[in-house]
Order: sequence, then C-alpha cells, then structure tokens
Amino acid sequence: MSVTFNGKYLEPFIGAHEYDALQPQVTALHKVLHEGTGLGNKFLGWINQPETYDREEFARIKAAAEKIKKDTEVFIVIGIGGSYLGSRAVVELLQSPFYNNLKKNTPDIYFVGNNINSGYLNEVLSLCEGKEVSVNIISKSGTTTEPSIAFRVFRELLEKKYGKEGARGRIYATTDRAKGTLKKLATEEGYEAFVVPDDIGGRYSVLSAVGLLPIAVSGVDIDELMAGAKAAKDALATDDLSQNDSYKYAVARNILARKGKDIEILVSYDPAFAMMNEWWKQLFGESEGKDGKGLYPASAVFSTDLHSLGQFIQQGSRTMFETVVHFGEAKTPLTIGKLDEDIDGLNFLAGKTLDFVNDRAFEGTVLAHTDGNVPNIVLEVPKISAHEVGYLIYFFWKACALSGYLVGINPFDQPGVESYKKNMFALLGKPGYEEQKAALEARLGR
Ligand SMILES: O=P(O)(O)OC[C@H]1O[C@H](O)[C@H](O)[C@@H](O)[C@@H]1O
Repeated sequence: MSVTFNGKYLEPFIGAHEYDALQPQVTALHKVLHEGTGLGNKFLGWINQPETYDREEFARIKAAAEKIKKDTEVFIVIGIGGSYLGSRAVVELLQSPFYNNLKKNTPDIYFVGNNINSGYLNEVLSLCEGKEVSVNIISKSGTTTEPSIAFRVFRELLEKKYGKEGARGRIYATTDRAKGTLKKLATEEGYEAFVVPDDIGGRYSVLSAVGLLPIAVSGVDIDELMAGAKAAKDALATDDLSQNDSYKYAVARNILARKGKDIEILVSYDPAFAMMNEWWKQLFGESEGKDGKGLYPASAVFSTDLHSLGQFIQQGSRTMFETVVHFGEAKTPLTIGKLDEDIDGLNFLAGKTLDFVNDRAFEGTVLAHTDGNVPNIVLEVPKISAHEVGYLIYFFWKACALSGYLVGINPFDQPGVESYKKNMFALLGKPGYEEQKAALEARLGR
C-alpha cells in the first residue's frame, strides 16, 4: 500500500471499537458507491478511470505535450476550480513551486482564468511578450465566466501574433465531448479538443485530459501518475476497514465530526504541497459542505504556519483536527554544515539533513497538538513521485465519496456555487436578470 493511515496519534480520541461500529455502514455505502445506486450516481466515472481511460486520447495528450514542448516557451493554462487546481497542484508538487524559474527544456506554465483580477492577467500578458505562446482552455461546462474572459484575452493575443490560422494550431480546448459553447467554438475553429468525460465532475477530473495535458507539458511522467492511481483503485476496492486505509481515513474524520469537530486542517511539511492543499479543499469542501453539514476544509504548511497559526492550533477554540500528509523520503536531501566556531549553537545538527530536522518538527508538533486536544490523523506517503501522487489523488477521491455518503449528502453536486454567480450576472446587467438586478441594487443601497 502506498498511502497508509497511521492512527497512532488518534488513540486518545478514537477507540478501536468506534471504527468497528461504523463497519456495517461502510459496507452498505461501499455497495451503494460501487453499484451506482446512490446520490450523484451519474458522476462515478472516476472509480474505474485509472483502468478504463481512453488510450487513444491519452496518446493524443502525449503527442500534444511533445509538440507544445517543442514550439512553446510560455504555456497558458486557462481554467478555474476543478479545471485548474489539480494540474497546478501536481506540477508544483512533482516539479517545483519554482517550476517557471528552473533551467529546463519544458515551457514555463502560467495558470490564468482562476480569478478576475486585471493586475494578474496584465502581468501574465507581459510575461508572454516576445515569447512563443500556446494556450489550453479548460472548462467542462464551457461557460464559466472567469476562464471565458481570460480566453477572450489570450485568443486575441494569439490571433494578433500568429494570425487566425497560426493561432488555431496553438489553442487546445479541453471541454465536454459534445455540448457547450467551448465545444462549439473548438469545432468551428478547428482547435485540437480533449474531453472532460460526462461521468466525471470537475473536482474528480485531474486524471482526465483536464489535468493530464498541463502535467505532461511540465515533463511529469503521466503513465506513472495513472499507474499509481490504478494501484490505489485495486488496493482500495474492498469495504473492509482493516484493509482499506482510504475508508479508514473517511471514517476517522466522520467520527471526529460526530464528536463536535468542525474543521479539518490538511497539513504538510513541504511547501511544494501548498497547491495540493488547495485541490483537496475543493474536493472535500464542494463535495461535503451542503445541507448545513460537513467539515470545513482548511490547510497549513508547517513549519511555516507553526509561526503564525501554531498558537491558535495549540490553544485556541478546540474545533479542529489535523490530517498530516507525511512523506517518508525527501526529493533532494540537504545536509547541515559544521562551523569552526559554533556561533549559532547549531553544531549539534551538523551532518544531519534538513529532513531529519523537519521530521523531528513533525513528531514534536503532532505530540504537542495532541496534548492540546487536537486529534491528528497521519497519512504516510513513502516518497514524492508521480506514482505516489497518482495513488494519493485516488485515495482522497475514494475517501471523499464514502465520506459524503456517511454524512448523508450528494458528494457529486455543487448547487450552492450558483448563488453568487446569479447575483454577479444580475449586477453586471446580463440580459434576463433585470428583476433580480433591481432587488439586489436596492439591498446594496443604490
Ligand atoms: O470546468 P468548468 O465548467 O469551467 O467549472 C469550473 C468550476 O467552477 C464551478 O463553479 C464549480 O463549482 C466547480 O466544481 C468547477 O470545477
């Protein structure tokens, strides 16, 4: 097993019999999930995806990535939510958060269309000056405002730079197989198109073309990523809690929620994991947070945040627990040197690696936070590799699905996201929203 559930530090908070008590529910809900009889059952394509994914499209993704690596210096990835977080998370974790600054033979990658800030977009535009640019527009619906606006801007840039025909060969559209504005445009313009499968929702789409094209462009081995997910699919196909660590994680967080915890903080000791935190927040937040229920997904990177949030976690309101993703092996170890004169008093660490120190910080923190009544789940991941990350992604997917069913909600929809959108469209004066506009303007005192 690649990702293992370490429940050692949970023992003061959860007794073994509490897991056993939930086994019958897990067995029943596992059946519901695998037989597709539960809520949101139109969106279960991810369960078998690591095995059944479209090989022909996978080969096209690799070919497109190779072309982009050859003819592109700046690759612009346009998308928001599930159409952006996963690919950025995997690139930053497996390559580097400094990916664009590395000396490398792959293009720089900028993620846009994930906000509506003009400063951000202007800065990325200026980074494209004098560079060979290609664009991947990613939207399952094809109608999301943020990426649509950014695509307008970059399409214009490409058409000005390369002409209409030249731009066509540099635009890649990842969207619905058959419907939606973006699909229509891609067909009309002749952009190379990749598919977001009908039965896979945005937050479960990182291992489809949505994530795979940008990830492949960054030089990550996508075969290994898929092989890791496949290993997880096979290992996590059982309902037996003693054999399925993904379900055990789901159950532990469910028990803690029933004991009054409201917040789960996903913790890593690697800053390269920061965007994985963000990906995980969408996965669990959008899946579980509905009908007045769900754990609020928060995140922290230690030891950085021990110097900001650490005080609150140790002694503030006792509403949270932590889930630490602990990697066993560092990507590139670094050893601490010895000074002739021990001016900083750190010679006792000479010859030790930074990871040795980081691991003692981890152990010390887990024990301190546990003493402070913050339960700690630890997920052990042997190392940072494409295989392990593929496994981890699937591990979280599966845990999230079971978790949602345990909470009694539909883990695969997100109706609440529409509320702000409707208001925004009305306030922007979108045709058809006239009545709402008047009501909202009155509430805003205009
Ligand atoms: O891929 P898209 O259709 O553009 O959607 C992008 C994102 O925005 C929506 O508002 C949903 O809440 C997310 O689940 C989705 O991942």
